[in-house]
Amino acid sequence: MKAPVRVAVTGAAGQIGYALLFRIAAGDMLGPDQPVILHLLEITPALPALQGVVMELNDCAFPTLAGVVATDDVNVAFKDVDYALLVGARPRGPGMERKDLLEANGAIFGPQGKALNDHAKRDVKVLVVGNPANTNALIAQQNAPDLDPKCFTAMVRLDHNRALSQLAEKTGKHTTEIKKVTIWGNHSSTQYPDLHHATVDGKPALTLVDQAWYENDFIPTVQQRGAAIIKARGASSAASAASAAIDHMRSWALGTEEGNWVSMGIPSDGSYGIAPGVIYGYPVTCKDGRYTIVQGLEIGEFSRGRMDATDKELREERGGVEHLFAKK
Ligand SMILES: NC(=O)c1ccc[n+]([C@@H]2O[C@H](COP(=O)([O-])OP(=O)(O)OC[C@H]3O[C@@H](n4cnc5c(N)ncnc54)[C@H](O)[C@@H]3O)[C@@H](O)[C@H]2O)c1
Ligand SMILES: O=C(O)C[C@H](O)C(=O)O
Repeated sequence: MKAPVRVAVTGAAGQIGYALLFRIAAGDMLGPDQPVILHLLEITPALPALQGVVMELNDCAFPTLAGVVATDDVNVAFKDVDYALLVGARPRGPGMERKDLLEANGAIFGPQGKALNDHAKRDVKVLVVGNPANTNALIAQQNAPDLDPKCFTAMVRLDHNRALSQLAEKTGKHTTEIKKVTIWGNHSSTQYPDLHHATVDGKPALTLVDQAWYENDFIPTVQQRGAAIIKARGASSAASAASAAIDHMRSWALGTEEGNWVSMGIPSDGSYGIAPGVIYGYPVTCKDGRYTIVQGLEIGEFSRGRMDATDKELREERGGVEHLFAKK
């Protein structure tokens, strides 16, 4: 067994929290040889419910759970953490877009960014799940001037996994036979799920499906999947969101497989003509705890328009929250 690492999860008594904590504690995120100390943050009224979750965590007697800190103090929650999963935020209801949450949720991420800045490990890996995830990640990052901006990422892995699942169903193959799918841009209905570089069982995906299905069925289904789940369940996705969060962190920490990539919302460095600074979904490979944007992909006209549209939405969201950034 390695020395324990500290993993913070905010919104720990919420529905994603309940699907997430037990899997992190069981070693699904960082491996069966990596003990974790969980740091669980909640708002004060949710502390009794959180205590119940802590009792259940302890009752699992996980070999990889080395301790639990449960608190409503953000400075305690982020003290010395190696990983931070920022989940705590209000979910949208039927008929809402995720950016409608910016007002309510944006205020959470400034103080959390500052607390990470003041207390977390200098190489902390931060994943923002709370919506609108990309712009909340930007707010947190802009309140953490002493941390590397690349520490802050947002989750588009759920969209990536949804794309794998749709394409697997259509082609009659397993998701494990699908490589090089990309989610470009925002975790919103403007995201662009791109199959131009994807392969299924070694064959180019777009030679196996027709263009009309790709354009009129696949893309809107992936873009609208969150809303479809809210309609069906009466609550937003939780177990699949938790699973994607685990996938995102595991890829980042332990690396991506040879010959494949994953999608992560990361600070744009201007690659592929995207506005520098926005937290944009890119295809990335990961090694030694670092992510690298896949370069040199050919971008046709079809993709260009869609990549620019989601970039524009992110720039507009940024314009609306700049007052929440720390003064330089
Ligand atoms: N990025 C994605 O792919 C994705 C997927 C699913 C859900 N989400 C988002 O994740 C967020 C959480 O969803 P959920 O279903 O778990 O919601 P939930 O309402 O069940 O749980 C949220 C929890 O966060 C807590 N919380 C609120 N403010 C907090 C704060 N300042 N600090 C700590 N905790 C706080 C609440 O008390 C609650 O327990 C929502 O914004 C939802 O839209 C994102
Ligand atoms: O769609 C939502 O509001 C929840 C989440 O972002 C999702 O994609 O399932």
